[in-house]
Amino acid sequence: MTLTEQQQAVVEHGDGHARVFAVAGAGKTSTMVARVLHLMANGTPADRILILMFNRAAREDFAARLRLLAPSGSQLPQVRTFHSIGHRLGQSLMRWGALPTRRLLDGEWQRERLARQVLQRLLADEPAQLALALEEERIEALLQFCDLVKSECLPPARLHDQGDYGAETRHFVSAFLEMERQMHEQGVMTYADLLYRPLRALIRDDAARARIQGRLDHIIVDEYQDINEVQLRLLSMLAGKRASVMAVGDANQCIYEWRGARPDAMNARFGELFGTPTDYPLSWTFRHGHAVSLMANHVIRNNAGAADQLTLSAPDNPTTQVECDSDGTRLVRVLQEWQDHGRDLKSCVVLVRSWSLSVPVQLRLLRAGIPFQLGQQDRFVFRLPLVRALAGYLELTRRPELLNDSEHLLLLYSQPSAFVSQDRLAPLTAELARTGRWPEHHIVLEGLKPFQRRHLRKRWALLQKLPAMRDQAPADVLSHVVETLEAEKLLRRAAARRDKGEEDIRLLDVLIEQAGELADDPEGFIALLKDPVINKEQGVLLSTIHGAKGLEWPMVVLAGLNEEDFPLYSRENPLTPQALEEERRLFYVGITRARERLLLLSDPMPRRISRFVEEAAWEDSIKLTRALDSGQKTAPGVRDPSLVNRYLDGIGADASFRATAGQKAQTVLSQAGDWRPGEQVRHAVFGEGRIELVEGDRERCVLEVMFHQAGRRRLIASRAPIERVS
Ligand SMILES: Nc1ncnc2c1ncn2[C@@H]1O[C@H](COP(=O)(O)OP(=O)(O)OP(=O)(O)O)[C@@H](O)[C@H]1O
Repeated sequence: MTLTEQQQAVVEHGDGHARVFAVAGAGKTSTMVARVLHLMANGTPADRILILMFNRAAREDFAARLRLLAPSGSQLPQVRTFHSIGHRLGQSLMRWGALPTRRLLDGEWQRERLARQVLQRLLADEPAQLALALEEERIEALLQFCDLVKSECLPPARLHDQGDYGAETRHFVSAFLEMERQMHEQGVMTYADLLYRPLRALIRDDAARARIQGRLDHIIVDEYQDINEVQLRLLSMLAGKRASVMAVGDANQCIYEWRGARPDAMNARFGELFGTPTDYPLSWTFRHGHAVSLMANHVIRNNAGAADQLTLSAPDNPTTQVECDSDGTRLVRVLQEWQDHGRDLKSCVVLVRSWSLSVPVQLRLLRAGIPFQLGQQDRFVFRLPLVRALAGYLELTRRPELLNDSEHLLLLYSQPSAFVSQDRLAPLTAELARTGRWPEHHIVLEGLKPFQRRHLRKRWALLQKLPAMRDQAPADVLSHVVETLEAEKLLRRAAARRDKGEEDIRLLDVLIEQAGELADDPEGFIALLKDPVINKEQGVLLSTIHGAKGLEWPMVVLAGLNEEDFPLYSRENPLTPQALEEERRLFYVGITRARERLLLLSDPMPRRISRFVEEAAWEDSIKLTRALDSGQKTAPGVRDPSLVNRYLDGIGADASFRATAGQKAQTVLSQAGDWRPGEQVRHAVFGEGRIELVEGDRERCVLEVMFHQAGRRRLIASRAPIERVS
């Protein structure tokens, strides 16, 4: 493999700090390995070079490639993750007496137990608050908060004020402080301390700092855009005045703001820590065809903070076929076609913005018998307590005898949260199951606040009514449950972070929607919700976009591309400009995972398609790619000729092949009304076809068109680039 000029420039960088802006699929690893070999060949001793990778898998891959290419028998530099370097530093500092010795709590359950003990004490006088605080998800959120205090290097009260924390999390700050005190007394620490403690020791101890600085000449840091404040500060400590730092990353792929990463790390923050660097672009991607590069360039340009760098597809890349559809059945057909062509389902991934959006995908694949596996098994939505409880409510409409089953009642009382602990609920549900009557006096009820008693009683009345709803559609039953229990309010209140509450509410919506689709088979729907599906190793992978970081697949389906789902927001939780930019970076990461095929999937009207689909100018991107690939002499008209022409310049296209301004969207909009079945139309991408069906009113008109080449498609008339053929 010959390195490109851009890659070679990075390899040959001299001394001094540098930033390498590498687009997705730019061959970062190959370039960094070549850089290390170059440094060694030019006399830098291996032990004066440090390479910091984002996670263990990346570290192992890098080390293996270095071993393969380095002259045999040569000493190799350290390749580490931030945590492993922090661990080593901590050990040295403890040996030198600069840090008191502490033992690592390596089991998550140990931290959870500590958190529970602290909460029991802190909230002893507030039982309702304590019951909520002890819920599993709450504890998880508290532990995340504790980690974030350390990764952001912020005082806990400040972090709590700035963060998007729910109303019932006021105890987080005092819980953090108390847990710190306990850990100090017990001589233990957490993973976050592996970086945080050495950093604090080095800040306060000049002698220790002098001992670690000056040992390195070069530090190369991969995925720099996703490192957080504690990592940045530790890096600056390690570099001291001597080492040159090379930051390799892509600010457009910064998707871990919730873990403390900032897209600014590669921009102004770099200058603050290290001064003015030399900058290198790695703009050629070796992953996908022009259509995806053009879409990525179009969409990310809408971020005010985006770097002015274009992604360019290298000449030998596969052509990537892109399509956009709002018919969910397309997913099944595309996967079947893929297999019909002898391709493996394991080479496909379905990516979603958040797990609730995978519900319709999972149901659809289950019904079509297409095997799938989940990126993170524990987020298997059908195992979530909320989903199991909803299945339980439906089941009660068909099996009244469940009113005598205390376990079942406990499940229905625990979700959505009634803000009463399981320990307290259990005796109550046992009594209800035994007597079938609401007890006017019960020991459990006596310890509760009036609003809690009212709520529990209301829920009992609902449960008793459910068997009479047997003949109603599952979607209506679920809507009734949600309304009676004011489930949205409960979920919002129970969530430790506001976005988590919104995600649960989204999950409710999606399930009710799906129940509507399966209205003719209520038993089947309940069975689907209840039956845990086994992960199929040979199946298509379902993952969140976060889980797809750094990876690629021959076929990528991005599902759930609708406003409010992606970007994720709601009336109660509107988008901030900063959140919108992070959502857009997620979309950018999602589409740039594809090599050969990319399907963008949204829900049909009345849901609105995600703004990102429009921003990505997918029709223009496909049109232009077709024209390039078929060797056309003139380029088609496009919405943004200046961006497209910069791209054409970048890839060295023939100077006569330049785009001009195409039909404005308004022109298309003006034709939106009065479509009639039987009319012949021409679509900019799909070619000619005949309208078969016209649905909706003038503003929301959806057309079903049978195209001669592209087959049947559903189009939103006001958005589709179509014209009548006279
Ligand atoms: N100069 C080049 N010419 C041709 N192919 C290249 C070149 N540089 C890298 N590649 C190819 O690009 C692909 C990705 O490269 P590599 O594994 O080095 O990057 P990565 O770090 O995994 O990817 P990314 O840049 O997305 O993080 C590999 O298949 C590699 O062979």
